[in-house]
This record gives sequence, C-alpha cells and structure tokens, in this order.
Amino acid sequence: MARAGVDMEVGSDGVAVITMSNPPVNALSPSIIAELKLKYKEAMKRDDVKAIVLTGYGGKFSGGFDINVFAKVHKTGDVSVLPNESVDLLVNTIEDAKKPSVAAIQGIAFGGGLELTMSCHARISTPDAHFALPELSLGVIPGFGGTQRLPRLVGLPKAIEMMLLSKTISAKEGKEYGLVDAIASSKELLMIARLWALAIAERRKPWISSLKRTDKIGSLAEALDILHAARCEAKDTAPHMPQHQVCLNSIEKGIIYGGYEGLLNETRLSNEIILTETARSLVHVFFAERATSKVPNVTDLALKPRPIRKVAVIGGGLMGSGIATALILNGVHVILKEIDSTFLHRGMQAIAANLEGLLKKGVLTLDKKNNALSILKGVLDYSEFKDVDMVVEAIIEKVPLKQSIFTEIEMVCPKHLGEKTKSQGRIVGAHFFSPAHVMPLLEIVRTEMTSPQVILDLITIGKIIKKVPVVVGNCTGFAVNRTFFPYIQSAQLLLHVGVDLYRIDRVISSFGMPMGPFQLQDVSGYGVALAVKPIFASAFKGRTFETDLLDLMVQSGRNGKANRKGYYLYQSGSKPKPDPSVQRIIDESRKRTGIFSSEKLLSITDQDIVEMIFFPVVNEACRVMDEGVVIRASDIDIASVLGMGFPRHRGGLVFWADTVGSSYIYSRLKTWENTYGGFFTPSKYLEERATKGLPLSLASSSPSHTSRARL
Ligand SMILES: C[C@H](O)CC(=O)SCCNC(=O)CCNC(=O)[C@H](O)C(C)(C)COP(=O)(O)OP(=O)(O)OC[C@H]1O[C@@H](n2cnc3c(N)ncnc32)[C@H](O)[C@@H]1OP(=O)(O)O
Repeated sequence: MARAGVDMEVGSDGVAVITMSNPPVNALSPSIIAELKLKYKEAMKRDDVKAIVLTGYGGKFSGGFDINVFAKVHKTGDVSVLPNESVDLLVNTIEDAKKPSVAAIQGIAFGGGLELTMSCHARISTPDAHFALPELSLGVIPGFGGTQRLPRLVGLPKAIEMMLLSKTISAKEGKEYGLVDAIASSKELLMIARLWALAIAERRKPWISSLKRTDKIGSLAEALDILHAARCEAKDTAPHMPQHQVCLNSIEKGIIYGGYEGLLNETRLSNEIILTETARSLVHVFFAERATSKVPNVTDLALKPRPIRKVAVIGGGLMGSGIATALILNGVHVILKEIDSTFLHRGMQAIAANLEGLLKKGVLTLDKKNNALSILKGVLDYSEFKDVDMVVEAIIEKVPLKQSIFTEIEMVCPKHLGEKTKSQGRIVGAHFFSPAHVMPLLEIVRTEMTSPQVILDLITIGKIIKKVPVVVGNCTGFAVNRTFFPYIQSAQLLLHVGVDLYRIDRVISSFGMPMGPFQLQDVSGYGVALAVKPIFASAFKGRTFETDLLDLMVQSGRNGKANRKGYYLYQSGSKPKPDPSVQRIIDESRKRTGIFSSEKLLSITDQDIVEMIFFPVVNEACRVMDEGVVIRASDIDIASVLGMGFPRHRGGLVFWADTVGSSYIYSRLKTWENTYGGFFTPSKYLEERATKGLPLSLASSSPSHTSRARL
C-alpha cells in the first residue's frame, strides 16, 4: 500500500491491523486522520474484532502531524484547518474505546505519531525505532495530548527533557523509561503486538489508559518544583522561544487539574502558539532546509548518486582535518595527504584531538572513536589515490599551488571520477564552515562546467556526513560570506561613529546571534579578515567600509582569541572580558578614518544598531538573489542560520527581512546613504521590491542578465 490512506485487515484471531500510509513519513494529514477514525469506527462495530493493532506502512510508524497544515495556517491565519482531535480521536475513539489498541512501532514515532501510540494501551517496538516529541523545534507544543501523556508514562523530568530539547530516544531508552512495553524484531513485531492486544482484551495483561495514570508524577509539590526549575532554565537557554514556557504551562495545568482538563487546555494553547512569529519562522526553516535538496537540473534528472566510500583529503590543516574528521565519523574511509611528515603528524593529531573533544562532550563513544580512527590513513604521496571516489583539496589559499595539485590529481585519480565529463566537470567547490566536523552547513559551489552528477555526488556525501548542502553559484565569498561581509563592516562603521563596541556586541547577541560581530572577529582570528579585506574591496567596489582598525589591533600585539588578546581578553574557564585598553586603538582608528561621532548617533537605540548592522547584510543578500547565486531565497535563510548562526527563531535572513518589510529597509538605507555614502546604497533588487511593496523572497521575474549563468 504505497498510496496515501488507511487500511484495515481483520485476522482470524480477531485482531484488526490498522495501517496508516502516507509516504514518505506517514504524516498525519487531515485526510489520514479522517480515514483512521472511519477504520476505528468500523473496527468497533464489527463483532469479529476483539482488539486493534495500529501501525504504519513502509517501516515507519509516523513522522507526526502534517506540517504542511501548519504552513497553511501561517498563510491564511485560519486555525480551523487544524483538526481538533485530541479528545475525539485520541480519547474517545482510541483510549476510551471498548476494544484495546496496541501500537506496533517501526522506524519513527515522532510528534503526533508518538502521541497516537501513547493513546494506545501498549506500545511494542522494533529495536531500531526512534521516538520524539519535536514540536517545540517547530515553535508549537505537542497538540495530541503529548504534554499530558508523556509525563504520565515516563515521569516529569524525562518528559520535560524530551519535549524541551526535542530529544530523540531509542527503543531501548523508551523501554527503560516506560514508554515502550516490549521490543520485538521487525519480523515478529506484528505477531507480538497482536498477541499483546488479545491479552489486554482478555484481561491477561493490564488495560492501561496513559491519561489516567498518576504513578509516575509524584506529589504535587515535587511536580511544581520540577516545573519551576525547568521554567527558570528555559528562560536562560531559550529566551526567544515562547513555546517552552507554554509547554511547561500545559504540563502544569494537567498535573493540577487532571489529564482531561490538561488536554482541553493543551488544544487551546496549541491553537494560540501556532500563530506566533516564532512558529511561523521555525516552520519556514523546516521546509527551507528540505528545499535545499531540490536542485533544478541536478536532482530532477533521475541520476543516481555514485557510492563514495573512500575520499582523499589533501591538506591536514584546520579545514582539512575537520573535513577528514566529519568523513571518518560517518564511516567514509579517508586518505589524508600532506607534504611532509611534520605536517602529516600535525594533521593526524588534529583529527585525533577533534575526536577526543567529541568523546569528552559525550557525543561519541570510545568504540565509535576507535572505528573512526581505524578508517583514516595518512600518506605523503599519491599512490593510494588510485581507488578513491572523491578528492577534497584543502590546502592554503594559494592559486598556483592549487593549480599544480589539480594537475597532479588529475593524473593519479581513477577515471570514473570524471566519467562522461570533461575534466572541468569533475571540479566542484565544497565550502565547509570551521570547525568542519561541527558546523552543519556545506556550500556546494558549482561552476558552469560542473556536471550534475558531480553535484549530486557531493550533495549525497554531504548528507552522509550530516551536513545540509546548499548549492550555490560562484562569486567572491560564495553565498554566505558574500552576504555577510557587511556584517562586520557595519559594526565597525558604527564603532567609528562613536557607538560602544561592547554595546554593539550585547545588542546583536540579544537579537539572537551566538555572539556579537567583534567577538566573532576575535574568535575567527584576524588573519582571514585581513587577507580577504583587499579581495572584498576590489570585488565590492564602493560598498566597503575601509578602516585600519584590524591592522592597528595586530600592531598592538592582538590576534583575537588565538593569543587571548583581542577586543576581549580570554582566559580559559572564564567568559571573555571586555578590555578597556582597546579604546586607544579605536580612537586612533577613528582619527585615521576621519569620521567623528555625531550627537545624533550617540543617542542611537538598540533597534537602530540591529538595523544598521543587518540591513546592509539584507541588501547584499538581495544582490546575491538577483545575480542568481542562490536557487531560492530560502537557501539564504537556511545558509544564514546554519553558517552564520542567524537566529533560527527569526526564520533566516530574508524571511526576517520580509517580516520587517522591503519598503522600510529601503527607506532606512536611503537615509544612511545620504549621511554615510555608498556602503548603504540600496541595491536595484531591493529598490524594485520596495517600490512595488513586494517581499524580498519573491523570485525575480527578470533577474539580472549577468547572473543566471552562474547557476
Ligand atoms: C499535533 C502534533 O503534536 C503536532 C505534530 O506532530 S508536529 C510534527 C512533529 N514531527 C516532526 O517534527 C518530525 C519532522 N520530520 C522529521 O524530523 C524528519 O523529516 C524525519 C525524521 C521524520 C525524516 O527525516 P529524513 O528521513 O531525513 O527525511 P526528510 O528529508 O526530513 O523528510 C522527507 C520528506 O518528508 C516530509 N516530512 C517529514 N515530516 C513531515 C511531517 N510531519 N509533515 C509533513 N511532511 C513531513 C519532509 O518535508 C520531506 O518532504 P520532501 O521530500 O518533499 O522535501
């Protein structure tokens, strides 16, 4: 049954197996829910049905409620399209029915899927199944009774942890916590679930309604204490996420007034929270992330990705060692090549240190670490390159050196790397973000010559190593660094007109960036910033802000976090401390730039700071879209979230800009252009949309001619 629908088969044992099918993840769309209710009605009516087994088609239980419906609510503002099923389906039809239900779970039971299983009277799962209530990561709360039943099944602390962190647990953990009643192999799953359901019907096993349980909750005072502590923590860790507090409120209501009251309240809260800006943004990010896998003329050509089992990485520096770490962590064999044994040793040590770091953080087990190291080999020549499936060049940024390496590898690599392509077609840019084994974004930079097969192969390996690959065209800085080059520069401009550096960082952090622009410079080191300065100045003529600040910082012996002395002072174990002696350097830089603080700017508001820093970034994003460097606006959104740490709860850069409005952004840039010049000049793309009152994310009907060639 690959079609979307719900089937029911009644066996001679009197068990009706109800199977939900809605590929690829059996999402609970309104029509699946309606059909499910019909099948249940039929099962209740039929005399030959004693018990029910509820399961999902194709090795998955369900990925939860259909998120497309949330997107529809966001488009229309109409919450009536949300099915009001928490009581009708989950309580009246399943939990309080006169025949028992057992959930037979394979693959995933997420969100509404897991909530369905919790309204059943027992849950049997395969060992490889996974469970989660990830609704909070979409800006909403569980709406099919999850905030009521999960605490009653696994206890408050575990339930809060799973919901607030959107944490996925394994079947083994589920069994340990009391969520799963038994684990069975996939071969035996249905058989055991049927027997279990019959045993409940015949009262040989307990008939348990999760909503009525109280044994795992503890006393009211204990429960309120736990909730209070969770509230305080969420205030700190998720300040921009209203759904965290709302979820805790929903749990609390049920604990004080009982599960049924809790359900009614949960539905009411769910219908409110879906309309928040946070939910709109997070649902947008969910779909934006998935859209990156759809690359016109690449993923729609029915090509098959070639298996990539062995990759050669040339260069074991910061990037090379990070990339090698990401590959071996995910089972891909790596040949690490360096020019001499000292560099090779350093590279191998860096990889070992990366793995050790993950082990210490508890992200990695010792076994996994050893497995990863066992598929890594360091070499000094090309003899091992004959059977590699991909080569990653990660040497220093010196063009002649890179060119000579390309000539060498072309001679030694197997022909299939370039099968049916000219040599140029084999080359594609893989822009990782540092540290490459941690940061989730991979920019895939294609040239006009890159073959679709090679792009598809890189998308595939990118996913294997758990990156989100975004395909972009070639330009200075590619999509992310190009879009964000004004980010640091506008911060510097503000600093030079008299705004306090640490205030800028504080304001930008509270906007939701992981750190402010000055701390970011400290952390990423001044070397790269100084190296790209002339490149940006020549590529983006007339729209860069030139200052000697970084040169002066370096001259005064500051290199940022690398030597613990930058705009901040760094000491291990403590937070970065502002360094007042930087003021002298700033004064000198201001003098050289010839800008003097204006009275008006000294009374600048926090909102002005955010706008003066991000609107030039939005302006550059407009150029990136106009030139066709990205396929769609949402690619910038996901790249800004994953590559630059732009706040996810704001939906990504362009999505956020559209909530602010193109006309407003345009008018602000125009004002600053008059005062400060070309750095703020609005782009044509922005101007056009502002004039017509259109959103920036709207695809251009007539993109710039220079550009389309790029993608
Ligand atoms: C009332 C309830 O409390 C409310 C809810 O249930 S809200 C929903 C809660 N569920 C979730 O948040 C789960 C979201 N989904 C996921 O985490 C992952 O998709 C997954 C783990 C299920 C599968 O991951 P993976 O195999 O990598 O596939 P992935 O590429 O993510 O998804 C495959 C397709 O299924 C779609 N999909 C996944 N979950 C979906 C859902 N719940 N609704 C609608 N579509 C969904 C994706 O959009 C994607 O579509 P596409 O192929 O057209 O791009």
